[in-house]
Amino acid sequence: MTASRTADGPAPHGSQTEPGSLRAARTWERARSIARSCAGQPLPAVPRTLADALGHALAEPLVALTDLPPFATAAMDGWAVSGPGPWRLGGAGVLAGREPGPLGPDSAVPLATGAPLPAGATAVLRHEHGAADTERGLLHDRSPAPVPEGQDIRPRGQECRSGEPLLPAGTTVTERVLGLAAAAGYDRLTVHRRPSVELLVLGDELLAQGVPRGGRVRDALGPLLPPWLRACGAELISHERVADDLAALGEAVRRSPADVVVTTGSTASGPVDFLHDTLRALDARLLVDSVAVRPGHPMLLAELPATADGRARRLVGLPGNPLAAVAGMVTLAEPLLRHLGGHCAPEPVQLTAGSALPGHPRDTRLLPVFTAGQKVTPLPFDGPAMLRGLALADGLAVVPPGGVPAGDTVDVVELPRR
Ligand SMILES: Nc1nc2c(c(=O)[nH]1)N[C@H]1C(S)=C(S)[C@@H](COP(=O)(O)OP(=O)(O)OC[C@H]3O[C@@H](n4cnc5c(N)ncnc54)[C@H](O)[C@@H]3O)O[C@H]1N2
Ligand code: MOO
Repeated sequence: MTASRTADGPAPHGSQTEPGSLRAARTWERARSIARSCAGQPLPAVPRTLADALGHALAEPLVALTDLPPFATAAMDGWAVSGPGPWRLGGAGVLAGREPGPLGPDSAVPLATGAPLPAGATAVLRHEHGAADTERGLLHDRSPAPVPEGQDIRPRGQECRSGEPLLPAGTTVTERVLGLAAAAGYDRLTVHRRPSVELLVLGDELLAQGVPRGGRVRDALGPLLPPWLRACGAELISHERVADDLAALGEAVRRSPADVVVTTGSTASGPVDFLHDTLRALDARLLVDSVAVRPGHPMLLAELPATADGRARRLVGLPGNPLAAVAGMVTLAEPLLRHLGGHCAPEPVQLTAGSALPGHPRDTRLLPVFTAGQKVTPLPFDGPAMLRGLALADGLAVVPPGGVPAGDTVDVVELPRR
């Protein structure tokens, strides 16, 4: 069935109409580009503590608030020495976190890795390379070669200078970014608000536990999608099962406060596929109503009426077949969510087909592949209702109509990793 309003009328170049359907399919590339551009500007910038910033995108470049290291430090446990040696041994050692006094000429003082270097020190003699003569109060150099000036000293500003840009805006805040931000002096980061997402899983045939029975199957998307949505930078505010019922679906979508409602199932034209009817009843605007991609062609993207306070809302309809739903994730949900959250969008990487990659005669095909070096190999069990190939895959090859011969390059969308 068709929904009442589409964003722009006739089928665009390169698209086709499904047999038995009046929908104008978008090309895969065009569908991704609409998903990105319909987001408009990323969500507003907000301050967050480091712990709360994880998974957001930086709204401003990360600029060093200090030199790193902030002062010259010892790179090894041993002695700070002044001159070529032997040295007069000083008394109290320098620990990391302490401010040392100056070191006189031809003197040495014990110090720990990370300790600030005393003024006047010319090098660090490693513990294993020094012989302390405590009776005479002398330190001798037993290094394999004479210790050059600057040996095992980390100079101030070796990694960066205060004010130097370290990471661009749009960088996803990972645990590694948190470490760098803390080292560079940050207590809070300015990040984009994360898009809120409500996940509505449709299908009365779905079981929440146990083995399939009585004509019913397990809900595979309920466990699969939430971590994936979070990996796209979303804040999952609700995850619900909704009955195959027009009124129930309409009510769930209408009252959702989420920036993006993600539904699974009900995109096609079965007796209880109510998504298009629901969108029509809500006067939603269809931006993408099926895509020339296999699996997943009934996927859709719609603009819902805004919230009472004027916030835009979108809906991504993922098909029910699990691999088709994954295709909808990478085609529509991921570009939309990443753009709303202000994340730099990862583009497909170009790799080489290790063997022939079978294609669809007219549509793009998303094929689960395994990567070894620069080569990708297709995985078996790649049907729309199957997850066995996907579970082993590290990417989805974007196979153009007709397929890709062995040895040719192919775009690959990388899958989230743990
Ligand atoms: N006459 C036509 N029929 C269908 C077409 C078509 O063009 N014409 N397209 C087919 C394609 S392609 C797909 S994909 C599906 C999409 O169907 P829906 O989005 O309406 O999804 P459902 O009918 O609800 O379910 C389809 C299939 O997937 C199973 N399913 C649903 N949700 C889950 C879940 N969370 N976990 C595991 N499995 C799930 C469901 O039981 C069905 O087997 O339509 C085709 N039909
Ligand atoms: O989108 Mo469907 O059968 O291609 O899964």
